[in-house]
Amino acid sequence: MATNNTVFMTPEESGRVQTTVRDLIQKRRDQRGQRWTPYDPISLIREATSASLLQDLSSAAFGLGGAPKQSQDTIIAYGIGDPYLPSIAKLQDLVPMKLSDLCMETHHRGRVLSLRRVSPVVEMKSSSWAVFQGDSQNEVERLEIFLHTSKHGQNILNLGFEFLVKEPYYTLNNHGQPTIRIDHPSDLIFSTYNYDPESWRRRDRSEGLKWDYTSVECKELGNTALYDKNYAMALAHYTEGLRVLMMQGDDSSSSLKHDLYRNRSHVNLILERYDGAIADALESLTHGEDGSQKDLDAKAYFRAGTAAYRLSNFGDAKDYFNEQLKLLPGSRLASTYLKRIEVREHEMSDGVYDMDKALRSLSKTKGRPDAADFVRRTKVKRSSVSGKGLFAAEDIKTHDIIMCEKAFCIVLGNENEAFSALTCDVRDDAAIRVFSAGLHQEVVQKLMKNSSQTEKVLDLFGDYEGLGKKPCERDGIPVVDTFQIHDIVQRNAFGVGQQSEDEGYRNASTGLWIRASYMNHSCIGNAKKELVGDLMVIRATRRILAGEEIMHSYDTTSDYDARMEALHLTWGFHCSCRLCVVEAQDGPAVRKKRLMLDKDADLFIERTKPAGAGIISVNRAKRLRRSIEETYNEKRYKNLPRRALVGIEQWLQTAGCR
Ligand SMILES: C[S@@+](CC[C@H](N)C(=O)[O-])C[C@H]1O[C@@H](n2cnc3c(N)ncnc32)[C@H](O)[C@@H]1O
Repeated sequence: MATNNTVFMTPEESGRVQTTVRDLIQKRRDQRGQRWTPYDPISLIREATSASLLQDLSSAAFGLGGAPKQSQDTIIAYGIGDPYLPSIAKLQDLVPMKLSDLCMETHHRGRVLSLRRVSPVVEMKSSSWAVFQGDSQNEVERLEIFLHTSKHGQNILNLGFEFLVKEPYYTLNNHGQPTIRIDHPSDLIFSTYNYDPESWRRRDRSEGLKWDYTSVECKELGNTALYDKNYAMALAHYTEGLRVLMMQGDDSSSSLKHDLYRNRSHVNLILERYDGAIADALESLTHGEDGSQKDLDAKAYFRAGTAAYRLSNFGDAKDYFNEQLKLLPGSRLASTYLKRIEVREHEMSDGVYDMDKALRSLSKTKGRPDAADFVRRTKVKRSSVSGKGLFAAEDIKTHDIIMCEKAFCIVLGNENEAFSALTCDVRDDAAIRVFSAGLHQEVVQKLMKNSSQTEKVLDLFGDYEGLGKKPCERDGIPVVDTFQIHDIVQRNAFGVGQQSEDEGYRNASTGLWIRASYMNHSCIGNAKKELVGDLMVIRATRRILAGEEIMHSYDTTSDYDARMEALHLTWGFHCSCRLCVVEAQDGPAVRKKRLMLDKDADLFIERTKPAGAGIISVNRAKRLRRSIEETYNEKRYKNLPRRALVGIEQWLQTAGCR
């Protein structure tokens, strides 16, 4: 992933991170197959309790996942390697196992572990852990969730009471302690929601929480939770109400059932679970003829319309709002949305945007202006450069908009979600990269909430195949391979430049744009991108003919060697565009000389104002220009940019010289 932020590490610092990661991996391999050994439950629970109290107080540089919420001087670091697949088994097909059956560094395929939390949750920036009890009070173990710790805006471990771990992975945590580790959110299922924050204190399984409410009570409890803004709980209660109703034999005309679906649709909308919001809203329709039924159905259509709009499914949204209008003629909300949809349709078909309005709206929309994508001038197909690429579907004039696209997902530096980590990828010679772990978290969250969005993300390029290109669901839960998404984010996301003053490499703004991700790199591309909030606008830098591949520069550094290194580290390829071929032919001595002259020119430009510059300065600038020019071979550089000349030529022009 390209960010504009670089972490400067001494070779010793990067060596230390690499050694720590490699040692840990070796230690895990050495212990593979070792049997589970029991702990003293009291001391393990005590450790979790004190860690949960102290979690905000301590800090550690390069904590390798152990550092708590990030402080100014630390950056989270973690190793990447040995990816493994999420469980795609159905719960009913898995054979129960006990903690005492666990073996170190093993994925227990075909097995399921039933656990109950018996300690508070230790919440850290990149992971959370707690102590869990197996079949008896004396059998306890750590369970750690890595990176994807949140669900419905809460910590997953806090949300649940009793958990099922599908095909558990038993390994060493980053401190070398044994732990059951969860990387893929769908591997952990909570069988009972936690409505009592202190429930973990109950040590006896027989004291477990019982959910024996009637469906009417579930609806009331859901409404109370909704009123209290406890959306996770409201969702759980409405879902339970529907389950109870189903158990009793579904009466499809029951108004209770319609109410439960309608209310759950509302919660889904708040939780940005738009697929669920639409499905529930449609399930809730009574199709009744009396006034109150019509009002309720209008409400349901409004929810479905809003959810479809937020997914940018403007056609569906239009249909739902029109249905709402039929039931509730004169509804201002529906009319407002329908007007907005008209504007969106215009943007989609003609690429005509009110950019000033979008710019003005940025603070109100938190950098996410209301806009549609304009992509019809492009198509995605196989590229001779690499994999797939983006191509012009028609002739495009210089400076014209090629396409506009809203971010699939963006995290901005001033948002809590923005957090970068140092990753050390053992699959790739322990390469150290700055990675937007926050964006990775957000993309996984979005896919867990809306599986309709999965296929287009899985279609993007990534080094690790994971579960393949088709979305997968088990036991009603979307299965998202977090390693696969990591690699997709790594190879497709872009840094978007500093968005606020307090932004640095630890909280850099980054985003993922699906369509724009198909653009391959060229140092002498034909397109450039600009951003209006999260709306990416791609313009032609020269005339592009129909059928031509659209390419932009992932890295604009003029220093050939630095650019090659960055392209290789961040994007994993060696550029062989015409400019790179010619620069390679220059040889290291010429490139070094040019680089030094380029730096001299930068220094000169920084220190000397062009306006009113005296003859001595002008002559010095001309000499610099000549020296740089001499490093370019006239014939080979025909029609190619001479980047080292750009700055000094601009200076001379401003100074009034040619
Ligand atoms: C954002 S994707 C571009 C679309 C990609 N080709 C695909 O098939 O989806 C970035 C990846 O494309 C490949 N790529 C892009 N530009 C390239 C180039 N000029 N030469 C070789 N590979 C390139 C690299 O593997 C890179 O990590």
